[in-house]
Amino acid sequence: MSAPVVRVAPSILSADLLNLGRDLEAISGADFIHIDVMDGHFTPNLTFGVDTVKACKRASTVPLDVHMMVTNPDESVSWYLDAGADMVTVHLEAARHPHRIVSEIHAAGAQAGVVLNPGTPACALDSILEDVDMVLLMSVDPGFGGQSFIEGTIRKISQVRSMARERGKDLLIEVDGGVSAANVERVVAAGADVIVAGSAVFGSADPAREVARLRELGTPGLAAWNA
Ligand SMILES: O=C(CO)[C@@H](O)[C@H](O)COP(=O)(O)O
Ligand SMILES: [Co+2]
Repeated sequence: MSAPVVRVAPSILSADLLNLGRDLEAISGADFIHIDVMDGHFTPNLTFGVDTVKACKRASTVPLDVHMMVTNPDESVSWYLDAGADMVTVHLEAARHPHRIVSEIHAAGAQAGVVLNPGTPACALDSILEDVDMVLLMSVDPGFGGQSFIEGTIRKISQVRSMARERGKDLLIEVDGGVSAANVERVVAAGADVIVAGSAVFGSADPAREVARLRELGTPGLAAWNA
């Protein structure tokens, strides 16, 4: 069996939208394409919708990780499943019926995750942890790329990894916001195994190399909890 490696999910929020095809090609070695769907209500910003997800599906074979930052995702999750999302994550702060959404995602053959904002405690996961494939922990308040990593996230990552361990749950923990070469090893050592990186990847002169570098720098951190 090959050793586990950190999965890297570049966020196209920081891509060059006028050259999105070129940027998707540059990250063809990534593990996921992270697509930040924002509705201007749940977040102060308005970004991508279903058509962007469809366009990414046509342009790339990398699995699509759709991060829904929308009010009432219950109403719109099916659009993203139809558009080709491979992983869909919804905020617990926004979902009316999170278990129902997770079931809908699974019924469509996709993977399901729930997201916590920095201000939402890990215990909010108590009744849904067993039902999801991934927990996404925001390490910035959602809305924009290029923000600074909130340090308290490190403790929350460890808490969620412990919760999963105690329950014997095989869980992906993804961390989103302000992750870069400077902190990726610490983030992973705390218990994460998927990292989102927007500005770190697309702000670099060589996005393909940056994906590989983040994976390389983060992977040693897996040993801390993934024995
Ligand atoms: O969901 C979000 C922001 O709300 C993120 O996915 C950002 O796009 C991450 O950008 P960086 O902090 O890595 O620049
Ligand atoms: Co995101």
